[in-house]
Amino acid sequence: MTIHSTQRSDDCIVFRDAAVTRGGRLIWQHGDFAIPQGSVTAIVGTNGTGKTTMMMAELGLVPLSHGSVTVLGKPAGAMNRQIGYVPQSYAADIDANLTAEQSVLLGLTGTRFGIRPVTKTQRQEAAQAMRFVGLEGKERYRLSEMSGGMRQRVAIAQALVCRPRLLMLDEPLANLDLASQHALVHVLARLNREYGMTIQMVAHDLNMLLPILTGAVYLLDGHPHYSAMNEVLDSDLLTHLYGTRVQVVTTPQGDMFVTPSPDQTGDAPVDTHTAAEVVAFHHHGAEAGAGRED
Ligand SMILES: Nc1ncnc2c1ncn2[C@@H]1O[C@H](COP(=O)(O)OP(=O)(O)OP(=O)(O)O)[C@@H](O)[C@H]1O
Repeated sequence: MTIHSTQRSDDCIVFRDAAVTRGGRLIWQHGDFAIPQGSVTAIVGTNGTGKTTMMMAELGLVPLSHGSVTVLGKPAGAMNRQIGYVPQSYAADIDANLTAEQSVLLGLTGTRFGIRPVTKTQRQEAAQAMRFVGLEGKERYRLSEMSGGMRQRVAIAQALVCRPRLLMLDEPLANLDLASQHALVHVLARLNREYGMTIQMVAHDLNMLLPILTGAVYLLDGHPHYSAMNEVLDSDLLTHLYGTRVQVVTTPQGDMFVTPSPDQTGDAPVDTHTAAEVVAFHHHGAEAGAGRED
């Protein structure tokens, strides 16, 4: 007897033969996978393959043309109050005159034009979220006075303030310097480890995230696939995925990273970091306890 695949209680995001069409064009189809609760996954794929569209579909903001997407046990969109979302263009879209605290409070009040006064409890929750991302004492800074890395932390604190079970981030490492990337990965590692938060992010650069990733959704040939990390870290798969020859290198410490093949270094780089930077990061990440082993 055939038993149709059912959702397990420890699944967070479940795609069943899902497809999306935008502007009359099929973006991807046959999405059929389940991402477990407590996982840290990257959505990877070349430009325009539909990574942001996938998050939009999970939030119920883009309709499916086929199949279903279930998030936290309910149809996409129904559980959005338990999802923290950090969009790619957060810094560009938000009013730069807002203070960091006002921005974070938006995660609770929804709109800065709302007439509801902010309660003491809400301020305390905002303070706690800001402390978690290392913005203590910066409450009154205006976004216009903050660096890109600090604004990114404000965006994450805003997403965290409603205590989500699932945190979704669209290219959180883009435009951050190495130290800011490292700090952000550390925050994500703590959220996952200390609160069991499921995390999903769109990412072009896998290397900084490798210490915390448990799996990846990769958009390839018009289909989204999900695999555990050890299966994703395959040179042939990644070469196909990135459209340029890459190799997976293992350091003497056992850390892995993805790099262009030596004979392809003239191609568009897969990663903007040098191998030395990545190795140093991984070493440091392991010392900081950001790895998955513990
Ligand atoms: N509102 C829209 N209406 C119609 N088509 C759209 C819309 N938004 C995006 N698209 C198209 O959907 C496709 C996937 O876009 P999406 O932004 O999801 O890709 P992506 O993988 O996130 O890209 P990138 O890596 O460049 O951020 C693209 O071809 C894009 O042109």
